[in-house]
Parts: sequence; structure tokens; C-alpha cells
Amino acid sequence: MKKVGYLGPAGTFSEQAASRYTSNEYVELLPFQTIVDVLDGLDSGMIDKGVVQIENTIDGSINLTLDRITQSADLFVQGEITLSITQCLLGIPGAKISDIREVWSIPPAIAQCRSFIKKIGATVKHFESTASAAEEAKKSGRTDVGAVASAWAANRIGLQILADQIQDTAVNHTRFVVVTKGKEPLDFPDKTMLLIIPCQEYKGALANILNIFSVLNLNLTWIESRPTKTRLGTYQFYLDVEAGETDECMSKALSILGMLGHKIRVLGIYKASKPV
Ligand SMILES: O=C(O)C(=O)C[C@]1(C(=O)O)C=C[C@@H](O)C=C1
Repeated sequence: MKKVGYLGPAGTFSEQAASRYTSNEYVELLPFQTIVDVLDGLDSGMIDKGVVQIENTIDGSINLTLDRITQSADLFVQGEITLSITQCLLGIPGAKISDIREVWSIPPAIAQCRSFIKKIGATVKHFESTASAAEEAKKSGRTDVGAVASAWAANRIGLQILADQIQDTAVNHTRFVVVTKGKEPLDFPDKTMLLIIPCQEYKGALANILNIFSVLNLNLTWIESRPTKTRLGTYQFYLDVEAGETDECMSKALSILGMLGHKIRVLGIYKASKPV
């Protein structure tokens, strides 16, 4: 049976993403402590696929995921799933919202609920996931601690929902990518994830790169920059293009970028999915 890794423990949004993505397959879902552990597990052959968060409506891209995927030449994005995220404040049974002084969760979940946390005047403490924060809150027995996590986590871990819909915006989505080691063939892909390291030889490289996609009528659904980690002020760019790698316009874009001296790595080829 294929093994699929996700950020655990049971009760995380990542578990929901992994179980929904694989709902038509017989797979074993394996929890890991961090995103990096999931992708290390993939690299070492411990699992066949990893489902990891990459982007959120409110908090933006997850740098750890980008950096760790980039680190291994073999890791490849071959799918995506986007979840609608409703954050709740969970407390131990009997706790009251007016008692909460500390809010525990993973940094992106905290960032999604900044206004609410400010309103209740609580301090924050970071954990590796929403569910690990919820488990620790339960173990602590403290009535002044709340965890930001899902209603599903409340149910699984045995906590009470003190407030729901506490994220800053009504619409809140997190996109997860499905990563494999090596490329697996896929029918009719319609999205390509690229890493472009601009040639440092000339000015305006980014404008020039973006122009190539615009002229070829290729839509970009996501763009992120990360430091090259070699020299301050030098960046590399991550792009999701709404086209398969072998579509005519995409092939043209890739060959023009190559001719101009930019370094390109195709990080993934996959099917676009609608939020669930
Ligand atoms: O901690 C979890 O439950 C996760 O699955 C991680 C994560 C994230 O890091 O973005 C995933 C979705 C939500 O945006 C909040 C937390």
C-alpha cells in the first residue's frame, strides 16, 4: 500500500487535505512532526507522496515548503488541493473565552487570526501544527489557554469550541501541493510550477521574464520570490503558470527564457483543482 505523509498529528488541516486528496485510493496516511520531516521522508524513500501546505489567502506563501522542495533536485509537484479554512478557538471543557490569556498554534494559523487575538488581548505561543497546539492545550489542563485549530480537531482531541470563524477574512483558503520523488506521468496537466533564477547580467530581469509570459498570453496564478542564499539582494522566483509544460506557448516561453540565460527548473506539472 502506498504511503502518504502529512504534517501531523491527526486533526491538522494537512490531514484533511491528505485524506481528501487520496479519498479514491487505498493508502496509508503517515503523520510527521514538521513539513521538512515530510519532505525528508519522501527523499529517503520512507513515503511515496507528501501533502504539504504552500500558500494561504491571508498569510501568503509557506517559505519552508518552497525552500525544502528546492533543496532536492528529485522532488516534484504532481498535484494540488485547496481547502477552505475555518479557524476556531478551542479550550478545555469548562473554559470561557473571557479567561483566555494565551493563544497557541502554528505561526500561519496565528497570522490568520491576528485581529481576533488582538481583540481578546492574548499573547501567542508557537507550535508545529494546529493539532499539536490543541493536544498540548488539552494536556496542560489550563483554562487560560486557547488553541487555534479546526472544529474537526476539537472533535478528535476532545476540546470545546469557544469561538468559530475567528480568521481575519471570511474567505480563507490554503493550497497544499502533492509532492513525489521523481516525475510521474500525468494525463492532461494544465499547470506548471517553475523556479527561475534570473541571469544577473542585465537590469530589469524580472520585468523581462514576466513580459515573456504576458506576450505569450500565459496566465500566472502565483509568484513568489526567495533569496538565492548566495548574496544579499539576489532573488529567485517561483511561478505557477496556467498551462502544461508541453503546451506550445509554454515550450516557447521556456526556450526564450533559456536563450536569455535565465536558469529554469520545472518544479511540477499538475492538474489545477478548485477549492473544496
Ligand atoms: O497546522 C495545521 O493544521 C496545518 O495543517 C498547517 C497549516 C499551515 O501551516 O498553513 C495548514 C492550513 C492552515 O492554513 C493552517 C495551518
